[in-house]
Amino acid sequence: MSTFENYQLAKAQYEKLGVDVEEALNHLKQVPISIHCWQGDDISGFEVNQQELSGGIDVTGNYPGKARTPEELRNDLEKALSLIPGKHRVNLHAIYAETNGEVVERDKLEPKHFKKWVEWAKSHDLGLDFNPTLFSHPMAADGLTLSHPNKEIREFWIRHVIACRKIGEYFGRELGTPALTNIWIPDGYKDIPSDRLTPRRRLKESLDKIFSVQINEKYNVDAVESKLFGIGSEAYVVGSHEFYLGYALKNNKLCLLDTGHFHPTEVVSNKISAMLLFSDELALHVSRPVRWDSDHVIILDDELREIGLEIIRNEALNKVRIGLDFFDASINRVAAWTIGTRNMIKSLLYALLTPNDYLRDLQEKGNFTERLALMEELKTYPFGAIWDYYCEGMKVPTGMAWLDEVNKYEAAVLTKRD
Ligand SMILES: C[C@H](O)[C@H](O)[C@@H](O)C(=O)CO
Ligand SMILES: [Mn+2]
Repeated sequence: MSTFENYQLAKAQYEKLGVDVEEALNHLKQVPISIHCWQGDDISGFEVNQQELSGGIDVTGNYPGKARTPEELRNDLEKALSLIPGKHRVNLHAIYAETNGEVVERDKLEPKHFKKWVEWAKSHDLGLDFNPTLFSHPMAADGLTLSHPNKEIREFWIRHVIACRKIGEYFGRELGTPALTNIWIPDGYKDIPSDRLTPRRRLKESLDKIFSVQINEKYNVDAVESKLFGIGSEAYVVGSHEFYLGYALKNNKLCLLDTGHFHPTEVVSNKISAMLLFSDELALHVSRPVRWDSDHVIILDDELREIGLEIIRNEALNKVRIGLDFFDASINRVAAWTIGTRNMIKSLLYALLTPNDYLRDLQEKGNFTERLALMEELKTYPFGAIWDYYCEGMKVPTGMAWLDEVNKYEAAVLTKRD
C-alpha cells in the first residue's frame, strides 16, 4: 500500500476519536525547533586558541568525521536539515565566531564575527539563536564566572554576555525573528559549600548589570538556564532552578529548563503548565540524561511524549521555545541531529493527534478508567502512517530512508575528514 493509502486508513481511525488530522499536520508545520550546532563538532568551536572542553560537561565517543571548520559544520547541518521536516532554527554558541584567524577575546566579540552565519541562515530560511560561552576558557578555569569572588573575572564575563546579547540582537534584526540568547554558567562547587548565598548574590548582581543594557525584545529575547550539578560541581550549583525561576519571574526573562538538569525522578513535562501560569513564555533544552546529565540523543520515550503533550494540551506552541541539547560523539553526528530532531517533532505530532479535549473531559468527570485506557490505547494507534505521510508531504525521506542519505554522506564526505 502507498504512503497515502496507509495515511487514509490511519486518518480515519484518528477521526473516529474526533481528531482533525489535517489541522494537526498544519499546526506541526509551524513549529520551529532550535537545533544546536554543537552536536556537530563536540562543542569545539572555531576559536583560534582552541581550548579543552570544560564547565562540567563532557562529550564521549570518537566517531569519525566531526566538523572541523565553519564550512564543514554548515554543510553537515544542511544535510541534517534536508532530512528533517519543517522550517527550523540553528542554535549557536559564542565559540563559533569566525574571526579570520585573528585572536578575538570573548568580551570583544562583535556581530561581524557572525556575518557568515547570518548570510547562511538567510540563504536557508533559518532563524538563529545564541549562547554566550562561559566555559572552555582560562577565565573559567576554576569553575566560576559570573559569581566569581574576583571582580575582574566577573567583569570579563559580564562584558562577554553583553557582547553576546548584542550579537543576538543582530541575528534578530537581520533575520526578522528574535534570537533567544540563553545564559548558562558552570559556576558551582565540587564539595559542600560553607556559603551558598554569597555566590548567588554575586550572580544576581552580575545578571542585573548584564540586563541593565536594554535590548529590544523584537530582536533578542533573554533566557537563563538552571542546572542541578556538573562534573566538579556535584555539591552545589550557583544557578539552581530556584535561583533562575525567581530571577526570570522578577526580571521578565525566560527560564530555560534543560531536561537533564533535574533529579532523576523529576520531569520537566510536569513543570510546564505550572510555569506558564506565571510566565508568558519559557524555553527548553530537550536532552536525555542517562544516570546523570549525559546529554544523550533524545528518543521517543514517555517523557518526550509527555513534553509534547504538555505543550499541545496547554496550547503553548507559541509560549514554549523548543531547543535541543545533546552531544553524542559515539555515532554519526548528522544522524544524531536527525534522530533527535525528528523525535522532537514526532512527540509534537503524537500530542496533536491525541484527543486532548476529550481526555480532559474524562478527567473532569472523574472517569479515570477510560482516561487511562484511552491514553494507553493511543500508543498503538497508527501514528507512523501519519508521520510518513507528513514527511513525504514535507519532501523529506520517510521511515528509515533518511539513514541511506546519511550513510552516503558519511562515505562521500565525513570519512574523508580524518
Ligand atoms: C553547550 C550548552 O551550553 C550546554 O549543554 C548547556 O546548555 C547545558 O545544558 C550544560 O549542562
Ligand atoms: Mn542545556
